[in-house]
Amino acid sequence: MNNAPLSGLYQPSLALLTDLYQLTMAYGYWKQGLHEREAVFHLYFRKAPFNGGYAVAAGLALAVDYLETLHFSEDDISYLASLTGSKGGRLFPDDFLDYLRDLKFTCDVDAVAEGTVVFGNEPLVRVQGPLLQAQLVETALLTLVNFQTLIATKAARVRDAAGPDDAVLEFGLRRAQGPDGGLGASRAAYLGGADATSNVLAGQRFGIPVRGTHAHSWVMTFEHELDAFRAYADAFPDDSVFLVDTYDTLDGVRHAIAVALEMRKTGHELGGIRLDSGDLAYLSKEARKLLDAAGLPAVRIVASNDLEENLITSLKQQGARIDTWGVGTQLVTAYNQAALGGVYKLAALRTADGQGWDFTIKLSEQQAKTSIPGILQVRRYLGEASQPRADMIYNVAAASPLPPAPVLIDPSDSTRRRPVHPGAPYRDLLAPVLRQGRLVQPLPTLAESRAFARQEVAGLDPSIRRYLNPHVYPVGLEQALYEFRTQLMLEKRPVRPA
Ligand SMILES: Nc1ncnc2c1ncn2[C@@H]1O[C@H](COP(=O)(O)OP(=O)(O)OP(=O)(O)O)[C@@H](O)[C@H]1O
Ligand SMILES: O=P(O)(O)OC[C@H]1O[C@H](OP(=O)(O)OP(=O)(O)O)[C@H](O)[C@@H]1O
Ligand SMILES: O=C(O)c1cccnc1
Ligand SMILES: [Mg+2]
Repeated sequence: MNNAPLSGLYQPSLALLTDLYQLTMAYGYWKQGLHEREAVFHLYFRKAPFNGGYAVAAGLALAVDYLETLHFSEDDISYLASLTGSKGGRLFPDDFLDYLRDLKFTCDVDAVAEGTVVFGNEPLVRVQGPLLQAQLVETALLTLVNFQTLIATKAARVRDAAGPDDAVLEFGLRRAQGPDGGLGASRAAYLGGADATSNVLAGQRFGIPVRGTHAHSWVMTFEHELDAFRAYADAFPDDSVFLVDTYDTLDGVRHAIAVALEMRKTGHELGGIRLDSGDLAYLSKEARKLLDAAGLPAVRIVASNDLEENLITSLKQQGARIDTWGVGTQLVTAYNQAALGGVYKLAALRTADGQGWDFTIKLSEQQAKTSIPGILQVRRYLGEASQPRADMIYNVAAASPLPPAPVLIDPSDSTRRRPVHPGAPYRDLLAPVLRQGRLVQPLPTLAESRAFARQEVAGLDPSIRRYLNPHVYPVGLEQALYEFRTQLMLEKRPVRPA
């Protein structure tokens, strides 16, 4: 079930999961006979989320699922036929709807693998193919990749704070932005580094391990806390984690110990206790002492309650003895940054004679927001132990080949230049995913992408991983691309007398 579609949640086809303007443009291109013109779009964000130094790319498998199954059902076509404009006439004529009825996605897609560490301005997905199709998929690709990347990045930060040995459980569904937000967040949180989720539907859909403890209401249902723990142990003799803070936390720990020792007599071991309020550093240290003194060193201490990466870091610094972190609201809602600002921009169009390319640019008042023309690839130069050193964005369709020692230019400050050592090792991040709309090879499983993400984040210098004012990882435009972009900007910008 890995990477199974989100699409089945509401309806079989997601062709209408788009902004109306994609469809009005599609009709316009078709009417002008431009729909088959070959186009190239890139999906990228400009700034890493959470004021962080990096992001973890995610969502590709969901995007591929959407693209491979893209079709307009009869219901979709009837709905589009029912749409009218301001004068009451049909928005889309029948001959265009006949065209849509037969439409299949036949573009080429190159993308960065899920779990890859990425930075601002780097294309995560490149779509090349008929203009109408490549444009049509903008909104769905963005909603899938933006949210998945945002939550996978948050999860990677939480994982980094928890460290390699602690468990991170994602508990967010009740506070997520609706069912689809919850389901998507559980997937991305696992990809970014969570070990398991409490979300059972996500377990079924995506093959994520499901885990959990019990609620305060369980304890409140029984006359005494001891009875509640005994009853839970009776139901799950080998899978019990007791929530100990319903009344008095340290009394709760003592009750958990009493029941754990009873369990031991029948050949079972208590899995853990959970702390969900109060001073988690103090209480976890006291709980650890009590558990250890009772001969229960293997009983784990789970903590929850508005946790996120900074709080986890602080608790660790305070010497908290927590070994499992239950993280909900802050993770699945990306609480401190609601959205990743990924965009999808046209970068090249076939010339009318079909022989060459017209590279396109979107100007902006801020130079940093001006798009990058070309058919782009990202080359990651590696240092010792394959640690990423700098990334270069370059145009694979440039007039001249890359020089043996390229120069990287910071797109927002052209005085910052970095020559690359000739022969420096590198890897190119975008790899073929779809050719003519068909998968070139199976995608990694979700568990494989998760393992890759952990390896990627662990391979980054700590200065780039830190939360406060992280070091800026160098990303530059290859010199010829930088100069070409500047020339296009000059050509397109109107000259106004002072
Ligand atoms: N040692 C600590 N250092 C810093 N923050 C902590 C520490 N222990 C707990 N916190 C955080 O302080 C916040 C408030 O804790 P508090 O116990 O008041 O929670 P609460 O939500 O009011 O709990 P409840 O409503 O269940 O009693 C929570 O976000 C919690 O994660
Ligand atoms: O705090 P989060 O990171 O979102 O983790 C999930 C929270 O959900 C549960 O309780 P809930 O918040 O529903 O009730 P409570 O605050 O009274 O425990 C659980 O006990 C956690 O506190
Ligand atoms: O299993 C748990 O402990 C759990 C699940 C969801 C939210 N809070 C806690
Ligand atoms: Mg709570």
